[in-house]
Amino acid sequence: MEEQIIQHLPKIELHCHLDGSVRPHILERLAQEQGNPLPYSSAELASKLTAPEDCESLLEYLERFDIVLPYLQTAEAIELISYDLIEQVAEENVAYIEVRFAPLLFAHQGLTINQIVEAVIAGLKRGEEVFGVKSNALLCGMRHHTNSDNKAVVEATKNYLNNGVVGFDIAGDEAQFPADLYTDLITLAKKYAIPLTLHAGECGCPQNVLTSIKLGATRVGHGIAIAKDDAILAECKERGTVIEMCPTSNFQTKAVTKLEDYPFKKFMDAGLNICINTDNRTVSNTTLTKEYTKLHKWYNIDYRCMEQLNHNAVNGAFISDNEKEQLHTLLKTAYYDYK
Ligand SMILES: O=c1[nH]cnc2c1ncn2[C@H]1C[C@H](O)[C@@H](CO)O1
Ligand SMILES: [Zn+2]
Repeated sequence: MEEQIIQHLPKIELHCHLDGSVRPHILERLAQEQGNPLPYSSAELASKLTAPEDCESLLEYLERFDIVLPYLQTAEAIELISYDLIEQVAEENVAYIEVRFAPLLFAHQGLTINQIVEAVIAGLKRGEEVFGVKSNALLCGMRHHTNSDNKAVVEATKNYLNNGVVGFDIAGDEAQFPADLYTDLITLAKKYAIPLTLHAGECGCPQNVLTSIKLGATRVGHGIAIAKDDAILAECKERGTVIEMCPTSNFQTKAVTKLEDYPFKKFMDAGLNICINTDNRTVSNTTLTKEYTKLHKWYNIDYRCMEQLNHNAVNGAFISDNEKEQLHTLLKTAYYDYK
């Protein structure tokens, strides 16, 4: 199996953070345009933006975002990184991507949530026009933000729903802030019929997954911890919950430490609807091609399995049945020759 073929085959991505996917040369361009020099040389920058091999926890992983966020406080910068993300994914034939970001992390210099959301949508649209990649945005509340700030993000999701934004997520440090703190917030999102994908089960706690799906999440970011709770795993299977796995990130954040503990096979064999994602292309120094190549090396997965993982992603995507049908057909046609 060749990496080149994996790169060429169409892929779907549901879990990719915009601010974790800013390429070093784009950040350098922003620093220069904004007259705010980076504290690192070009040679150092890529490694500073990437979570270290010996990263100890999700919290340490999240510190990488501190470097980039000061440069993402203008509409121009936000439009540019959104466009550039589409350019990146076009290079590996991603056919559809849901791009997530926390608007309030881009609001430190006075941009409103609406200006931020519109800048992302404009960049994604320009990307679609140039590269033909379809996309939608997901808005993230942050665990360490106040309830009223996070409510404002839910309101924005409602206002832009099906106009470039298709769902809501909660990101940040799950170890310190468990899912049940957000019951009211998630209930509000449900009241507005907002599709939910929530980070849960990344920090060893399967209960956060159960809380999230009971509150109405149809997708879960990472979900690794359900490997150690058969009842919650069975509940996810019963409900058809889509589990957005992010292999490289899962090792960096110490969601798992040993390959034999990584639950990819367990989840596949249990019949869970898993899909494969990058999480953060720059912070995890990865692409979807690299993630699938890793899975092939670790588990010897074949193209048929890769196709299935992509169909699972389509099934979980927050798009219409008609759009899903088109993506399923695209996958079937493209993978046909590789079975
Ligand atoms: O894997 C993750 N878990 C929890 N939070 C995350 C992860 N990757 C990125 N984030 C946070 C940091 C970003 O600033 C924020 C919004 O994209 O989401
Ligand atoms: Zn994530």
